[in-house]
Amino acid sequence: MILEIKNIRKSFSGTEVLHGVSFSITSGKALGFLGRNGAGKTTTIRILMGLFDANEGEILLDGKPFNPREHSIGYLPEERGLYPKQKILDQLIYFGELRGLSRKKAKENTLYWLEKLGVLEYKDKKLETLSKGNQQKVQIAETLLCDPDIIVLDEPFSGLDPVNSQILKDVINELIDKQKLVIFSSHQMTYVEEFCEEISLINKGDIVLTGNLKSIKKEYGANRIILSAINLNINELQNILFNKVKDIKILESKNDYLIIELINGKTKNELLNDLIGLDIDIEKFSVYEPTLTDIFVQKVGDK
Ligand SMILES: Nc1ncnc2c1ncn2[C@@H]1O[C@H](COP(=O)(O)OP(=O)(O)OP(=O)(O)O)[C@@H](O)[C@H]1O
Repeated sequence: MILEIKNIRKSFSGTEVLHGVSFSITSGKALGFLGRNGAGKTTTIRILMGLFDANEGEILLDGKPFNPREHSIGYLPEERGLYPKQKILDQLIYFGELRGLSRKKAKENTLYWLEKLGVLEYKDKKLETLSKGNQQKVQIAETLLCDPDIIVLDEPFSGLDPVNSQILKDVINELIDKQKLVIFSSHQMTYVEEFCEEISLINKGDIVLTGNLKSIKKEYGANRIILSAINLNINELQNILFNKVKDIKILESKNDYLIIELINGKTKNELLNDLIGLDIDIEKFSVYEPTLTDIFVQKVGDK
């Protein structure tokens, strides 16, 4: 399946907050939907879920107009929506039935997910009596209850400790392996890097970067080199480069290496020749791979 969001525009009281948002998601490849606070992620997701109407644009599933009511979608919203005073098992069965499962199947699926997420022991408790993280896991169970093909997760890791985060990571990876279409919105870049093959970055209502994460990282790191020497400490290396090597810019000096940018068309081999000519005993010489946080800050940080 391929879900295409095409040229979506949305205004609230005459102020446009989405200015023609377009990106696509394919089953079996999770998409990380990223952006600063107020960039337009939730609004885009709500339009996708049919909770808001767009002023312009269209959403297509495999080339046909997408109607969220005709599909099984698991949506974990930013604001959690279960009943605090109801017993967990009862309300999840209720939600399962509401979405078309038989009572038997709804109970079976509820028990499966509560067990998988490690909260089965609380099934007869009221939701409000659980800790924040355990309430979060119940909400995730509710999201996955009907075996949805399209899964939209807004900050699913919030409130989870490292052990529970690992359980959820395994669950998400299983969903991806099962060819589900997964949209993952989060400010926690390390999670995005772990399982999103694709990303879309939205800034002030415009998509400013979208595509395959590996290719984006390559592109961002293309002219940057990590360098260290055996016979020189970082300060000595930095001084020699500054005084003797042309067409490079020292971007950052870390504890044990430098990050250098090649400028004016200088190639890696030319730099390597310079280093050999200067009798620098190279320890590290590799293409710099930026983290997603580096890319995010460069692209949408305050300049
Ligand atoms: N119902 C609404 N009425 C008026 N303005 C709204 C409404 N919902 C969102 N907005 C505005 O639209 C813009 C985008 O908000 P949105 O909630 O989509 O951002 P977001 O990227 O999800 O942010 P965050 O990361 O903080 O959750 C903001 O300027 C917000 O104030």
